[in-house]
Amino acid sequence: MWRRFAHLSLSISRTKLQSLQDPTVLKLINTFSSDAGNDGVASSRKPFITFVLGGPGSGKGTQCEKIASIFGFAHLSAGELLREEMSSPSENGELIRNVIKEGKIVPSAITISLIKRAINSATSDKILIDGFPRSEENRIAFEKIIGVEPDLVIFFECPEEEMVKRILGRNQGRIDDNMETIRKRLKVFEDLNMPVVEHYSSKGKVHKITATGTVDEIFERVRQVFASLRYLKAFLSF
Ligand SMILES: Nc1ncnc2c1ncn2[C@@H]1O[C@H](COP(=O)(O)OP(=O)(O)O)[C@@H](O)[C@H]1O
Ligand SMILES: Nc1ccn([C@@H]2O[C@H](COP(=O)(O)OP(=O)(O)O)[C@@H](O)[C@H]2O)c(=O)n1
Ligand SMILES: [Mg+2]
Repeated sequence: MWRRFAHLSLSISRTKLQSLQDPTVLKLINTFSSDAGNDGVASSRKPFITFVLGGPGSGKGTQCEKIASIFGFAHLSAGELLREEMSSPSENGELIRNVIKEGKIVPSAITISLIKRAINSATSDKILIDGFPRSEENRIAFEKIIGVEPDLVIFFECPEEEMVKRILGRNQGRIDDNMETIRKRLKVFEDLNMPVVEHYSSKGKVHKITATGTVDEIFERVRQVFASLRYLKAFLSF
């Protein structure tokens, strides 16, 4: 029934949606419209980029895994990429270890080169970048080097005491999951991460998600954001 309605209205929809001038809608059209024709080659499309932000322990990684499995996104975690680099025989290993231990931000050039490589080898053109950008310097460098802005920003809002409780229970053997480093990370979050959230909020790109409750309750809030995008995709691909 709905498909029939959508079918009838779709001859007009692409131009109408374009006329909305909504950057997310326009990007969805560009990313997904080749489903209905054009070259149809995934690698020639520009990826649809979602930044996933929130304080340490707010649940970014947990929710990204669910988004990736349900909505077919590639999940790139900046922190994971840095930890892998730190544990490999890389020339930057020692520097990364010291910065992470101090809860500070690794120089953008290093993080962005890892992200760029991961984007290039991702098997989906829908990308979640978890835990990046974490400072205005990160953000500006990404936009300059990669040459794009995110299409969407998800921000997990969580009280500090809940974040601390979750990190202390994480048990992944991380060098930064101790009370001394957590305090520093929370300060960096307020001082350096939040200006990035504010920047993208002023551009209307941020979906703020209340990150308290069970994993499933939070995912239900997240699901609604991505379901509306998927709905648009389906709408555009008729
Ligand atoms: N809603 C939740 N309630 C309780 N614990 C959670 C919830 N979401 C995630 N966790 C747990 O909290 C810890 C931090 O979550 P994680 O996804 O790693 O957060 P982040 O990537 O933002 O640091 C993990 O041990 C995770 O299993
Ligand atoms: N963009 C980024 C992301 C992480 N990092 C470093 O990596 C650490 C761990 O990041 P993470 O995203 O895995 O941490 P969580 O927020 O998931 O707990 C941060 O505290 C920073 O020291 C960084 O320097 N720059
Ligand atoms: Mg994480």
